Amino acid sequence: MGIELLSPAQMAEADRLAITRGPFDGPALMQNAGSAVAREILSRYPQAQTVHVLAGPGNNGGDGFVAARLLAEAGVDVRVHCEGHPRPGSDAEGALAEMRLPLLGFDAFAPQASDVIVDALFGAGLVREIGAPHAPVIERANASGAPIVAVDLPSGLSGETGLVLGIAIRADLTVTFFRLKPGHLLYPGRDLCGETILVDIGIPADVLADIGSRTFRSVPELWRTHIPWPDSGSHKYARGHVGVFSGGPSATGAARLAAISAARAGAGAVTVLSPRQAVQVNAMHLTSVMLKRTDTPEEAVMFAADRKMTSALIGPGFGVGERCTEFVLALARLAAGRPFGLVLDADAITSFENAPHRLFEALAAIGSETGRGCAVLTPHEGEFRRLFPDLADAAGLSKLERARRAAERSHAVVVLKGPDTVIAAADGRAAINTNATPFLATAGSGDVLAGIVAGLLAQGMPAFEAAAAGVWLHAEAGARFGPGLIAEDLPGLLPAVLAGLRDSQGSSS
Ligand SMILES: NC(=O)C1=CN([C@@H]2O[C@H](COP(=O)(O)OP(=O)(O)OC[C@H]3O[C@@H](n4cnc5c(N)ncnc54)[C@H](O)[C@@H]3O)[C@@H](O)[C@H]2O)[C@@H](O)CC1
Ligand SMILES: Nc1ncnc2c1ncn2[C@@H]1O[C@H](COP(=O)(O)OP(=O)(O)O)[C@@H](O)[C@H]1O
Ligand SMILES: [K+]
Repeated sequence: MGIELLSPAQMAEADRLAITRGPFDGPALMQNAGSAVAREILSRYPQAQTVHVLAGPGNNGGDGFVAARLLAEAGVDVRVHCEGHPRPGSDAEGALAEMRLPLLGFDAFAPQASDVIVDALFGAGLVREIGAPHAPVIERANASGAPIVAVDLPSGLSGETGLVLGIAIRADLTVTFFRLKPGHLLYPGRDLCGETILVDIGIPADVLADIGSRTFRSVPELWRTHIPWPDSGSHKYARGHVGVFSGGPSATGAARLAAISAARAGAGAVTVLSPRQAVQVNAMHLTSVMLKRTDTPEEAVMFAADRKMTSALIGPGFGVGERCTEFVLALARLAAGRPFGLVLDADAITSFENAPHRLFEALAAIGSETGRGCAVLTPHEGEFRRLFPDLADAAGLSKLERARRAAERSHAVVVLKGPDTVIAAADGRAAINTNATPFLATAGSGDVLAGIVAGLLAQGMPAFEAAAAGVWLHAEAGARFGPGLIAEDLPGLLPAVLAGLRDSQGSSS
């Protein structure tokens, strides 16, 4: 299954290019799409009394007409509900002409819980809020208790944003074609789709080269080849040295959680840089992770240079304020002159709430040329709002687009966290992560994630790939553990997840 995600407009372009190039013309693609829907219904709901097909005015409705015809040919009792006629000359009109079943109005739509509903009202062509006569039909479908199979997208869901335009079908199964759209993966869209299956309807993959999508599902295929594995020539500093900044005596746990996570992610050496008052408490809890008293940004920069530090994480438990901004700006200057990965999380983000441009200017100076450093920001929604209030409040802007614009503005890779974490780079690439579990919503979980990313950056992994891989590894570890997960469990789960990745090197997902 391809990893590129296409916006509805890009999907329309894929259809157009496919039709131009062949081997399938529009009606043949529609036949393939509708027959995939009929096939799924026959195999999943063999007992269904009646299948109700809700058909809209565009080609999504056309897929519905094809499915209706094939189901009727297979002996199913099919009722097609439609208002208005498809556009003259459209593929949908051709599909309707071939169907030869009576057309019922929406008023006659009265499904029983034992029936099946095919939602072919709107797909990629949805452009505005759903109103009459479709909204009441959607309401009735959702309330019926009957399983709903959505064609391409649950009607009312924006394939671009994952947001609902007025009201949307809540599907049990969504059958979509060629490539997923962001709306299948971003919430609430992902919930509305139910199970999503992707079907090959004969659109050749080479149309992708013309479309040039820069949005991906974050699966190992996207970043696996960049994962750093040690070889016989490796020594501990060749595997990277991570510095993790600790907070004061009552806020040291976050740094230690991150530090051990960086080590588990493969960094050869990890040091906790601690203010004087917290050295004792850190010392009592560290073993393989080293400890260095660090009270000023100058000391931090000197230590980083002396001890060949290749990445740093600051923010978790550090404390909000001017002291934090000074450390961050000093580290950004360091990263501007050498290969050095800087991860900013939690308090390092919040500290710039009143002057985000100071941060963005410092990160811009890092640049993105080879041999120079890079920066990764890992905000949750609340932290994101502090740096990018206008993007956070922009109505109708998808999580994908918010992260992408934030990356461009901040000159950093932005990891916008949540159940559908988006990883975006300043060059326009973006990926949506899909393997998370709600059990990750536990204190300290974000510290672990930031530590993993710092650990991968320290080993020279490029920032976008390191961030995407870090998010996936973190989620995979959480999903394997499940109920009862606390943040302390996560670092210890990484070895098995990493081993699985290494063993599956060369396979496709
Ligand atoms: N040949 C092709 O282009 C193929 C298209 N396919 C299907 O075609 C679909 C896309 O077809 P279309 O581009 O015709 O789009 P849709 O069928 O999703 O809807 C477009 C129609 O709905 C109207 N509309 C949009 N939003 C509305 C709203 N809120 N209220 C009322 N009317 C609204 C538009 O004016 C237009 O008439 C895909 O989702 C897929 O199901 C597949 O059959 C594969 C091949
Ligand atoms: N409902 C959820 N489903 C999946 N992952 C989640 C969910 N809620 C939070 N997470 C993940 O858990 C982590 C929490 O990070 P964060 O909010 O910084 O917490 P903390 O500061 O307590 O460590 C992030 O990686 C986030 O993506
Ligand atoms: K639909």
